[in-house]
Amino acid sequence: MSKFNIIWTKVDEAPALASYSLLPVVEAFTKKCGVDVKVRDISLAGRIIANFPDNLSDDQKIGDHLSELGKLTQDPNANIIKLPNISASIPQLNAAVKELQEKGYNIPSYPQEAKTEQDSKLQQRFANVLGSAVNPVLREGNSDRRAAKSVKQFAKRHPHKMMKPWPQSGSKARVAHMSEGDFYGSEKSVTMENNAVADIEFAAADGSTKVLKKGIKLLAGEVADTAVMSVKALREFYEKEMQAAKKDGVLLSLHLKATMMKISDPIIFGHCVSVFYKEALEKHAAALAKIGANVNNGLADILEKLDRLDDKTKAEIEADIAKVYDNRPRQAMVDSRKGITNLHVPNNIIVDASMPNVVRDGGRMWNIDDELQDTAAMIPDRCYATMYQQIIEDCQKHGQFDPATMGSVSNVGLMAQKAEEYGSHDKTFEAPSAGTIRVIDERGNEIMSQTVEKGDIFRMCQVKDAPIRNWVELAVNRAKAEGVPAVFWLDEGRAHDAQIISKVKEYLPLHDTSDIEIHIMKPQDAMQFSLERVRRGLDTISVTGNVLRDYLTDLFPILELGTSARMLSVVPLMKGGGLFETGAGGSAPKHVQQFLKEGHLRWDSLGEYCALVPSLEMIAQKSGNAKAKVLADALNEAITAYLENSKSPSRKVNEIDNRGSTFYLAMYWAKALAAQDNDKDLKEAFAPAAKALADNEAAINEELLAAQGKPARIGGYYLPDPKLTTAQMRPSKTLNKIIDGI
Ligand SMILES: NC(=O)C1=CN([C@@H]2O[C@H](COP(=O)(O)OP(=O)(O)OC[C@H]3O[C@@H](n4cnc5c(N)ncnc54)[C@H](OP(=O)(O)O)[C@@H]3O)[C@@H](O)[C@H]2O)C=CC1
Ligand SMILES: O=C(O)CCC(=O)C(=O)O
Ligand SMILES: [Mg+2]
Repeated sequence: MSKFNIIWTKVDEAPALASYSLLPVVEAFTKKCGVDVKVRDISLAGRIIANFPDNLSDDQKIGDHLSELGKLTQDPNANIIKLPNISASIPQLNAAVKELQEKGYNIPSYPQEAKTEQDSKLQQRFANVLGSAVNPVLREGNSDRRAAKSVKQFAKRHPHKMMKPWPQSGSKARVAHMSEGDFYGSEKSVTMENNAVADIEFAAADGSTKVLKKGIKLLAGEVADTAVMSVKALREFYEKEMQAAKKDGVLLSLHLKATMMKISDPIIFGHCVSVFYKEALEKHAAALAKIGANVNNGLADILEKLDRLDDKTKAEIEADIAKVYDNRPRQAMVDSRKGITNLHVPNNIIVDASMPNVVRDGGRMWNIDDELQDTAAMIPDRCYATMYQQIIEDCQKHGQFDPATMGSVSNVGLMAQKAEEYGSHDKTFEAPSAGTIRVIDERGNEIMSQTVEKGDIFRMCQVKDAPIRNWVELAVNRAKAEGVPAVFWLDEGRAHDAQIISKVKEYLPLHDTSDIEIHIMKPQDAMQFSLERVRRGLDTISVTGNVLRDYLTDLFPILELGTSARMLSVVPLMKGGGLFETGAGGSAPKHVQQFLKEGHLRWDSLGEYCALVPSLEMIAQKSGNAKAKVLADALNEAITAYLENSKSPSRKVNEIDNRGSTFYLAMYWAKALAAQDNDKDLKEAFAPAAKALADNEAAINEELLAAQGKPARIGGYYLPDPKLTTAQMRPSKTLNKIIDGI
């Protein structure tokens, strides 16, 4: 039986807090069917500690749980519940290291610049914890994300109220993208004929060469591509759009994925900061360089470091920055009350979650006066920007979507074996000077090359053949199971997609597709096709690469269900195990701020509840543990009751929050177990708890609500104190006694 444990991941921010109340419930229930829940730490703090054990005491050390789980994904019995973790930008990493240092952990600071060999080595070590460092390790399978039937039905019956109308006429919202010089325009792609071991080499215009990356293994049948973002074209694009937004009186916003695309996107972000604040930053370039201010970390980094200057220079720079706003368009605000703009830090506006809000809010974002205003949303690269423009145009024509009637767009996403990890990893570089960046095989033959100017961003990416085959098969299976059309969002005009299209055309005939409808369309057309069906209440499956997987699995859930937290997010591992991700969104830092301020946690753990169902089902199916199946069925019933009785957390203090929601889930789960007749032991085991939970409903609610309305002390942000956090997240003695007594 020990082989059939569930791994529960310890993460950060809101889902980590939520686990403090949910995990004791899960453990109490699963132990009755002989399943242990083991916790493995993949939090940002945990990963930093695991990577820098050198100067830590034994009680401070944490093992490298991420690598351990990476290995586990190769085990056919792997059963991992993966909660969303922080993919840290540099400001987040700095903050986490600072907190650990203050707590007595002797961990080095992240070197902002690699001035010495030692700095470079440290930076390399930190690369293991920076950005999207967890998901690619665990995602050894493709992705199947959809709303469970019960969740979608519930959303239609009780439509969320977050949708704001689109102005009937005169909406000036738009997506602004480049028309040349971007990754889309420069992409080259090949399907490898033979295995190869490649290097990425930079050849400078003066003839000197430098190896940027050695020993990239490429397998026959693998698709490899390279692309370049021209920094000159990018900066011209920003300048043009800033002027256009100013002229048109719209807000300016930038939407990137600096956390996941951890090398390319902070640079793309930094150019936007430097173009926007050009007048001030160029005037004071020397002083700013001296204090190490880095535009890639956002305006916040510059403002903070001004303290290192004398008062007079500081005041002068601040005044010049303030002057910039007279000539530039108004910026979209992240927090207008605190004056935090879209260009403050690179991790505040993450495109997958930020663009759906633009659509939800009628093409608008918040301005400095705390009002919604039409926005020009800059998404520089055309690979994905165009499909967002399509949905904006659709709304401008047909108005806002109606969650009560709209159809669903689920997703089958290609991501196994680090497929299409664009810009996020070890094959993205900023060109040191003008020249050529070449990918060459071990015999020196050129596979691909790109011409670059100084500062251009070069990226290479890979997709292995086996994941593509698996993805096509998964798409066919989903289309059969749902009986709705599946659309491959692939653009013949894009080099990479053209290679993938020929593979899709090769692999589709390996399956019986006679009874299903399959299309291949470029993203704009696929969007239009899907939206037209959505408006008629019809469902469609989007079959996409990794990036569109990420974008669409926030976009449609946020429109349909109000949040991507309500998604079922399954990763059937290629070796046979299961990775069950919870929701499709992130770790909601805003929720933690509210919790710390007023003791109310509005995180909805529905994603966690939903993920546990297939996890238990997998155990039942693999081990013949019939009790696990009874537990899964009862949990399904409990989720339906949870939704029908509106027990999701409220957004407002002194109303039900995450802790109350988890109490109700436990009560409904116990009730369903007590009511079933398939397993007598479970019936008897849960009957007393079901009764006690129901009898004490009022008392428990009272105790849980009494914990709200005041600041919550948990002793840290990245590494909260377990005792303090437990006290905050389990404040009902009555509830604890019943759960611990099961
Ligand atoms: N899979 C992963 O591991 C992922 C991790 N991340 C990480 O998350 C952090 C924040 O990213 P960000 O893009 O701001 O996205 P978040 O998804 O954390 O937040 C966006 C908004 O989505 C809503 N939301 C998301 N999940 C829930 C939930 N369970 N219950 C209720 N509402 C929810 C909230 O909206 P509202 O406030 O309006 O209620 C929230 O403010 C980053 O550090 C990022 O790296 C991001 C994406 C995926
Ligand atoms: O890995 C990440 O940083 C984010 C992943 C994500 O947003 C997703 O998978 O939906
Ligand atoms: Mg996402």
